[in-house]
Amino acid sequence: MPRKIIDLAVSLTDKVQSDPPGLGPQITYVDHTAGAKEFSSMFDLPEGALRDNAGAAVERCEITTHNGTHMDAPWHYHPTMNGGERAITIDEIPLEWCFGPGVKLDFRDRPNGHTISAAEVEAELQRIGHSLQPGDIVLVNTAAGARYGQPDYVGTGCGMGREATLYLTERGVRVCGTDGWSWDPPLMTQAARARETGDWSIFWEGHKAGADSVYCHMEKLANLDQLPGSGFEVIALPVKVANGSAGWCRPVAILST
Ligand SMILES: N[C@@H](CC(=O)c1ccccc1NC=O)C(=O)O
Repeated sequence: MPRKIIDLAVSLTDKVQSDPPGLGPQITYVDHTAGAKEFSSMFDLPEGALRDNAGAAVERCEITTHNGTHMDAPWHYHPTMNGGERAITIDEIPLEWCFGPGVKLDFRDRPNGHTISAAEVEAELQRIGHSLQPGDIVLVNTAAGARYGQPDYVGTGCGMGREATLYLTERGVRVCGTDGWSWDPPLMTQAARARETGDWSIFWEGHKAGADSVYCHMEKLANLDQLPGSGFEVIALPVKVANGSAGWCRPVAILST
């Protein structure tokens, strides 16, 4: 079957700005020369044992589970989900949730810090002519995607609030994602708004919807602008970090051509 695969992951790198200061990945590249020294001392190798004196190239990474493109588990949002059950961790996510029809919502024109409402999700679904089905994987394209790697990335784009998140989960969506740093609108805007109004229930409200429901979202997705509104499949398998709040993943969209 002729098909096109679109990579929905960013590269894990410490060369661009992808997280707030101090929270980014740090990667030490061990080159073939350093790798040869390691092999020599590990295995007591004689001179000339390694072809071209080149050992193994390896990378040592200092990262959190939330660096790079990753999937968050309900445990990230709250200790409980579904109104009181222990929240599941990333190693407990049913893999059936991670493979399904993709739906792309285009919210690139919404202002930075804007909280997407359920009505906006419904209107966008209508515009793309899609009726949401259980198991759909919903990807939210915000203005952040185009700013990945720039100093303003973390503060750019709109985000999904409680109402919009529950709109998806009530219709059987279990996996969704955004190209923003957070599923919620940029957290500094949420905090500023909460400070102004005194209503702190809005802070991280999209994530906290997971306490009343159950769902996973991916963050720092890439290339969403290349996707149609629907008619493609998504595979997004998270790395199984034991008891983890999240796992890195390499989601792809599969389009038949
Ligand atoms: N983007 C995440 C939050 C996040 O990544 C995070 C939150 C608190 C402390 C560290 C974090 N990320 C570290 O890489 C989110 O809003 O789910």
